[in-house]
Amino acid sequence: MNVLVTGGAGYIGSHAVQRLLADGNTVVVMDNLFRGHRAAVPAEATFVQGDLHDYDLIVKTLKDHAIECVINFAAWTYVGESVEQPLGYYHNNTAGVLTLLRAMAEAGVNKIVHSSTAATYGEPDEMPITEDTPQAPINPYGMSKYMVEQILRDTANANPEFAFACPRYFNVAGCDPEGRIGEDHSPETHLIPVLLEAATGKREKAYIFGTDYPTPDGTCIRDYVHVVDLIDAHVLLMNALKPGQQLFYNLGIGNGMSVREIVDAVKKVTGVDFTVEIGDRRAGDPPSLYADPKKIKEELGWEAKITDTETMVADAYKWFKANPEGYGDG
Ligand SMILES: NC(=O)c1ccc[n+]([C@@H]2O[C@H](COP(=O)([O-])OP(=O)(O)OC[C@H]3O[C@@H](n4cnc5c(N)ncnc54)[C@H](O)[C@@H]3O)[C@@H](O)[C@H]2O)c1
Ligand SMILES: O=c1ccn([C@@H]2O[C@H](COP(=O)(O)OP(=O)(O)O[C@H]3O[C@H](CO)[C@@H](O)[C@H](O)[C@H]3O)[C@@H](O)[C@H]2O)c(=O)[nH]1
Repeated sequence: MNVLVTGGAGYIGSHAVQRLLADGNTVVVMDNLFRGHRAAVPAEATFVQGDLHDYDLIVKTLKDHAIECVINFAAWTYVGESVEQPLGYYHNNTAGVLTLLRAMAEAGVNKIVHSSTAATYGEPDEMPITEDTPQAPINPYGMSKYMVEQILRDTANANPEFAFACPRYFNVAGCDPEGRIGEDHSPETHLIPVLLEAATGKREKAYIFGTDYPTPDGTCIRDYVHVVDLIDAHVLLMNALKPGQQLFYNLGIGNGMSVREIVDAVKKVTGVDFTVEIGDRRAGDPPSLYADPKKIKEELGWEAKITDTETMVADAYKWFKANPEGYGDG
């Protein structure tokens, strides 16, 4: 298939590009490099430096490359930052995708797999989270993605040829087990890479954001899913999508780990007893989020193969150790 991967120079997108190429697809990457890296995109993919807001460039790219499916990873992705910069988040993650969808309509491209998130569920009353759990985001990041889900539904309702899948990711972790690409964000805010930065001396210490949550050890619980498994699900979704379909699936392992448990896993894998201090709660963080991933298993046969946190941490650590300066471009 001819696939446009928006946000393909980022952490998850670059893993998708690698896999799509390995499967024999023709891949075009569009990324504005706000938080992505040119070096994360393999030479076999066509790279277009461009923005979700650039309607003309997207229409041209879709037409020039006879694109059949778009996989959209492009977004701003930090919960805490979204609380401080709500307008930026709605502009990029909601208005930007609206422009992408308008460009797809103009070019006659009717298939999209769009990254959604567990953050669309807000603070659910019950765990685990199923796809029917009511969505009530509690931060602008989650709301910016929830709004796109509604826009996609309306688009599909108006056009029987249009089809979309919205995988709702829980917390994505790990990286290519062969160490070819990794996770390099500036600033880095995700728990596992932050802890790895502390373990490798890139930061003096790490903080646990809140120990007074209503959870067994008082720290937040999340469902960490390996990026390689996550991308497997995208390939399945892209290949399964039929005109008119509107697919929503949770992508997680179905098990929650607390911040303290992740700290212990990182200390064990690295063998470094780095300093961890207790900090205040971070605005916008729900206490507990973990998936019921049954629906996608029953309907498409996907389930996470890697469920061991230490394996996820070890894969992330491998790239970190080999690339102390990340991609070296920022
Ligand atoms: N990392 C996670 O745990 C997680 C969990 C749930 C959902 N997601 C979603 O997965 C997707 C990928 O996340 P990631 O962790 O790889 O983030 P990332 O920041 O590494 O990648 C996002 C990429 O999109 C690009 N980008 C951002 N805005 C753009 C724009 N307007 N035009 C063109 N390119 C733009 C960035 O430069 C970056 O390369 C995002 O949509 C995110 O919301 C991530
Ligand atoms: O230095 C740190 C960083 C994080 N945390 C905590 O660790 C947990 C995980 O945080 P983080 O890794 O930043 O991920 P989330 O905020 O849970 O968000 C991720 O997971 C969401 C889905 O659950 C996605 O939508 C987001 O894009 C992605 O960033 C949270 O409880 C944080 O409070 C700390 O205690 N210290």
